[in-house]
Amino acid sequence: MEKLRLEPVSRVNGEVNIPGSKSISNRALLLATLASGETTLVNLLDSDDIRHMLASLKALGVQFSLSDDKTVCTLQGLGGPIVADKAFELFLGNAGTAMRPLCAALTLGVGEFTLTGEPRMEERPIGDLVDALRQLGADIRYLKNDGFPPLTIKATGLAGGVVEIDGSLSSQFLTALLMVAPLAKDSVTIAVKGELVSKPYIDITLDLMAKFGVKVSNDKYQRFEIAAGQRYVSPGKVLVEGDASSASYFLAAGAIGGGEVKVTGVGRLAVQGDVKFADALAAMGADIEWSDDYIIARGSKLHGIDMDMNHIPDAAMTIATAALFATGPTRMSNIYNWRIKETDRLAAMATELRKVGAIVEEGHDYIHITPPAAPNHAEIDTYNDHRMAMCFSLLAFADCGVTINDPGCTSKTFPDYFKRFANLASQN
Ligand SMILES: O=C(O)C1=C[C@@H](OP(=O)(O)O)[C@@H](O)[C@H](O)C1
Ligand SMILES: C=C(OP(=O)(O)O)C(=O)O
Repeated sequence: MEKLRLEPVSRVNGEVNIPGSKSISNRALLLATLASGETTLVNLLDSDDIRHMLASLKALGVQFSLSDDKTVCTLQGLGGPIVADKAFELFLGNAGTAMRPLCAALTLGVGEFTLTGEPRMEERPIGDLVDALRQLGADIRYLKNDGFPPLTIKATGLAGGVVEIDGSLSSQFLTALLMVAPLAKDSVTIAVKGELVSKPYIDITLDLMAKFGVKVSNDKYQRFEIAAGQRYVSPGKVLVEGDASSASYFLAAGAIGGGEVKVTGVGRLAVQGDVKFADALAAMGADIEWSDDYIIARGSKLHGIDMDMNHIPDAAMTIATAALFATGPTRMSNIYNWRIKETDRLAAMATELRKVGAIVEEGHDYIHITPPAAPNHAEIDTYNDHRMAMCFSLLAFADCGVTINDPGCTSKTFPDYFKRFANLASQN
């Protein structure tokens, strides 16, 4: 296994242009496929999660071309659902934003589709989405464990009507259902059961649906109405915002590293909820400057916070390692679904924070972190979780530095993360 030793960095100053958003890239690719007309996606993310979506669309016969650097994609929409005359097996890695939306989208047309993934994907739930799709008439069969991929879809289209969906484990189930609802045979009313988690991701979904010409009425994220007869129409060009979760590591670097870091490509106008990470950092005492399309974080003395982080589940991991540089404890709550992502992130985070000397209390849906007087050097295991690798890189700002095991796992969303980090660290 590869190991990357990050030597201590005392100060950073610099600018990072953040690659495209994973969440927007995969949604836009799918909606462009279902839409009529040609769509050009600009600033598309080039990472494993997007490659899985693109490879599946290609296998299904969707025509697109990519620029040499794979950040511009011109895609010919099908003007409706995917219709296949033979059976397909699609491998989706560990990409939740490919597995959940494709599972829903493939029920709309005709064909037989088997969706598989990495071993961890077989432990990530999809049952609440499948239950909802079955209410609309979908024929979906689990191949191994009930409620989890792999699964086979025998598609004949979706009826409309009222459908209930549980939103308490993942917002991606509701996202997937919303995106297919306009192409059902009748109007669809979605009633959300349970407390909807990761709510800001629904705003990304609704924003992209609107860009592709579909109207959804949203009654307090509890009930959504999607009228029949709507069609996705390409807006021509979609500019993908920089990834707000990826921005969190560099903003934290600015706040901890004593200098000033500007991240461009994402700012006040972003549709991604993870920009609110900058507010959490500000609550810790960081000096944050907002512009429409950039954010600057300047070093300052940080203190611990007590915050419900359900609205920023991905960027919240960066708060957990930033907490090592704060005075006093940090308490992060309402993050149960960390347990069902790339790894059990609550358990992994607690284990690795303890290695560097933090006192950690891990609960069912919370983590309390008391930082050590000075962290000690550790080899950080990353559990095949890109965010574990990226958020622990911040330990480079401690006198001990840090070793990251399997740094290549950042390829899920940010293949050249450590190159960018090293570039920034050299600008002081
Ligand atoms: O819809 C999306 O693009 C995402 C939603 C979130 O998942 P959950 O809704 O499962 O929390 C987030 O963690 C994931 O990285 C991307
Ligand atoms: C949870 C994540 O990914 P996924 O889209 O696979 O759910 C993530 O990127 O942190």
